[in-house]
Amino acid sequence: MMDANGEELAPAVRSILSAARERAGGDERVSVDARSFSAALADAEADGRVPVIAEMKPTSPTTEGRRDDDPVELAQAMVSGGAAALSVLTEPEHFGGSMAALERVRDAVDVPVLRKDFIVEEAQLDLVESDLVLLIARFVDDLPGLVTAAEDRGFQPLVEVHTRAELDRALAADADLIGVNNRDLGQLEVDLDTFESIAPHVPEDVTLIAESGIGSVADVRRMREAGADALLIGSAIMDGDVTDNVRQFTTA
Ligand SMILES: O=C(O)c1ccccc1NCC(=O)[C@H](O)[C@H](O)COP(=O)(O)O
Repeated sequence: MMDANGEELAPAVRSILSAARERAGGDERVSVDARSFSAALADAEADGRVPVIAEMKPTSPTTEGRRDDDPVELAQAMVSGGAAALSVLTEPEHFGGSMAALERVRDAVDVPVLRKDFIVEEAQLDLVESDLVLLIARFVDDLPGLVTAAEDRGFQPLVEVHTRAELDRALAADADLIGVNNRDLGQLEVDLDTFESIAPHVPEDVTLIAESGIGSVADVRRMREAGADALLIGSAIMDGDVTDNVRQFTTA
């Protein structure tokens, strides 16, 4: 199976994408009164916290084992550690996520919540409300159409890229929130050089997020020095005490 660029994918990602292409959409169009992500980043900066989007990822194709903590307890622990926003996996088969977990988390905290999933069709936006929604450039054919569809529903779309060509597609789609994923979904290899090589080409007025592979205070500083306005961190937060883990990154 190929992605939107006609490139080969790792077997786990092929399986994720084929499940995503089969997933039904929602019956009714959602309309979201979203919490402002830019305000959450400004609040974090004003408090001297590094803006971190803490990701609730029960499992993944590159994680050993699974964490089945109560999502609300996890969310509260992440916010206690200073997370500016949360990311909740809603993909069920490969990441152990659910729409119900996202709904419960969003009801329980005040910070913006990102829906982390593999959305390939407009109707899949209508499955659950969130403040931000991830759109992965590599998997979406009509990126401008899906960005507009998300914005029309009130979501703040975060467009994820991994290459310069995908960045150009995100900019052509007028994305103003862009995440550079250090994980190559073709091979599942992580390399923080990815962010460093793409960040200089991102216009100043775009909010830029470094995603994946951030596992230490040194990594946080490295991504911030390379221009990250915020960091999306999952595995390193889910491994051990969540509040302590988030705090070490937000105070880096
Ligand atoms: O995390 C995975 O194993 C994975 C495998 C296949 C496709 C996507 C995958 N992750 C999605 C993500 O973008 C990450 O969950 C997110 O950026 C956080 O990454 P990390 O801090 O490295 O857990």
